[in-house]
Amino acid sequence: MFDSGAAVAAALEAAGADLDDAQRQPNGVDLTVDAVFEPTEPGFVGRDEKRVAERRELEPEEGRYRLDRGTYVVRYGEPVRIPEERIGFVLPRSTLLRNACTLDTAVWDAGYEGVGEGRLDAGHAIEIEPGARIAQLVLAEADHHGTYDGVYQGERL
Ligand SMILES: O=c1ccn([C@H]2C[C@H](O)[C@@H](COP(=O)(O)OP(=O)(O)OP(=O)(O)O)O2)c(=O)[nH]1
Repeated sequence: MFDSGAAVAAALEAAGADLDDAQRQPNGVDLTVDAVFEPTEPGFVGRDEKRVAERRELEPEEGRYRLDRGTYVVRYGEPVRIPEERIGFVLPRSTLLRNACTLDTAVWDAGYEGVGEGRLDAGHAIEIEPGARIAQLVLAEADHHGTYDGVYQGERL
């Protein structure tokens, strides 16, 4: 069972998100883009350790990120808190797909709180305004064992 958009909005507002009406969707809440990055070196995923690669933040040109075809990291504009007994999924806004672009996202764990990031895959050049809605967060009821307690807990709050 998935929560209503109003319930997702309440969870985000409890985490401090300042939502406008356009972000409130029937089944979830749209997330905006706050920053776009390009990794500048290899990252590391090991058996016990991991490291996020250094990256360069892209500057908007005349009010738009002008992205060539390629892969980028985006930081969302809203703080997110995943309530207990829930799991979060972030899906790309369909307009991205209709423009041959997408977001790749992972599981948002129960108990996670922070401003998250995702992978923006531009299959074709695209222009995106800072603050534009690019994704939608939905919350589903879920059993879980413990809550998120990893290194990203509380990130950028
Ligand atoms: O696309 C996503 C998916 C999740 N998250 C947030 C919420 C999630 O709870 C947290 C950690 O995600 P995950 O557990 O997939 O990351 P990990 O690389 O396995 O980190 P850890 O070892 O801390 O679990 O990052 C994002 O920012 N972006």
